[in-house]
Amino acid sequence: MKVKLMKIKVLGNGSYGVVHLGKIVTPVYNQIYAVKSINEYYSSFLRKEKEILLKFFGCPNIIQCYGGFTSFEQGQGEVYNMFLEYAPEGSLLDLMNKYGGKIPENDVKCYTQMIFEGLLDVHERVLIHFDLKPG
Ligand SMILES: Nc1ncnc2c1ncn2[C@@H]1O[C@H](COP(=O)(O)OP(=O)(O)OP(=O)(O)O)[C@@H](O)[C@H]1O
Repeated sequence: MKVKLMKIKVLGNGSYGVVHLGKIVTPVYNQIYAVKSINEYYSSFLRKEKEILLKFFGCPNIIQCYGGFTSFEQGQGEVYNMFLEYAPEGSLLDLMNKYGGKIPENDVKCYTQMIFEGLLDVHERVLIHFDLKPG
C-alpha cells in the first residue's frame, strides 16, 4: 500500500537530520508523527538510531519509533525518513528555553520521574552502550 506523508512544519534540527511535524494523508489515518529526515547518502546514523529505538518499542517513557522509509523529494533526491512519536512539548531543552531556563518545580518532578523510568526500561532491555575509552 502506498503511504503519502505530508510534512507540515519544521520542529527542529539535530546532528542527524531535520525533524518535521508530519501527517499521513493516504490512506486516511490522520495520524501525527515527528519525522526525522536526512539525505539517503548520509542516513547511516539515522538508521542506527532507528534500530536502537525499535528495541524500546512499548516502553512508555521512551519516544516510540515506528520505522523508516525512503522517499524521493524534489530538489533533494532520495531522503531517508524515520517516524517518531510526536512530543508536543519538544525536547527538555525546548522546555527550558520556553521557561527562560527555569522549568517549574512540579514539571521538574514529573520529567525527572520520566527520565528515571526511561533509564530503568533501558537497563531492563539490557542495552548497555559503552562510549568510554579505557584509561
Ligand atoms: N519526537 C519529537 N517530537 C517533537 N519534537 C521533536 C521530536 N524529536 C525531535 N524534535 C525536535 O527537533 C529537534 C531536533 O531533534 P533531534 O533528535 O534531531 O536532535 P537533538 O537530539 O535535539 O540533537 P542532536 O542530534 O545533536 O543530539 C529537537 O530539539 C526538538 O525540538
